[in-house]
Amino acid sequence: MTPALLVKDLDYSYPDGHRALGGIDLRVEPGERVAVLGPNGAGKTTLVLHLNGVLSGGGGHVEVAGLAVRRRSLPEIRRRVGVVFQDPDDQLFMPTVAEDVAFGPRNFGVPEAELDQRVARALEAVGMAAHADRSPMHLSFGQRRRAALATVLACDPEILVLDEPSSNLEPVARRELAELLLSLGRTMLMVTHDLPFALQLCPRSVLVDDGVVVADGPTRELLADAGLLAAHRLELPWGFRLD
Ligand SMILES: Nc1ncnc2c1ncn2[C@@H]1O[C@H](COP(=O)(O)OP(=O)(O)OP(=O)(O)O)[C@@H](O)[C@H]1O
Repeated sequence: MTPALLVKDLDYSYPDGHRALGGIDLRVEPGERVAVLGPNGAGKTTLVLHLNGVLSGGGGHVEVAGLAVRRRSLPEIRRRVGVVFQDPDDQLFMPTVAEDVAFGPRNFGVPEAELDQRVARALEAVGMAAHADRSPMHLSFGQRRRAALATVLACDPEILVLDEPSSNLEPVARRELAELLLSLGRTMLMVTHDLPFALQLCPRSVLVDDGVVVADGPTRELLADAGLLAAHRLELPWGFRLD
């Protein structure tokens, strides 16, 4: 079966010479939901930015749905993989939320007659329908995160990549987000520091530290390994029980 995501020996140093990835290997099958765990500075965001070609030029190989991530394949890659960035302000730049959500599907050629419905559905899904005509600049951070997710959902990508989707969300919004993501039935790769969220959503986790994969397996098994968590500065919330 063609993997949804294939990363082979990915190596990347930023222009200042800092080596962020030192040979990452990762294979995600269609339909899998995989969490990427790891301490601050481990290289998780750097990895994510390679999956839709925002970063490139290092060593190794990245494929999305069998298609190598290269400059000429980027339009097709970005149609297939939707990335929700850590900072929603990287994703919101139009005068209103609705225009931001319409931007992606319009670019991908969705007919105007279908656009309003797509936008409404995406905003409804993230609980932001009431804010459609507001300026993204006037939204709270948690609202901007939800609007940014709507911009990606509206494009209906077959693979979703989310960088810390649950951060800064109130508990109800976090639960609703978990329910929404589970209901989508998409292949998902999710960077998160929220270990209970990873456990709830992702049967499999990959632990990245210092630019390499140090563990890969069932989320429950990784989280039950106290020594592994401690060695990589990960910690379950106080009082959280795995059973
Ligand atoms: N633009 C940049 N220029 C130079 N170094 C960078 C740049 N962006 C990130 N880095 C470095 O690359 C390494 C990996 O960063 P990255 O953002 O991928 O980590 P992360 O695992 O996503 O961390 P966090 O959990 O804090 O978001 C870090 O040491 C970071 O300091």
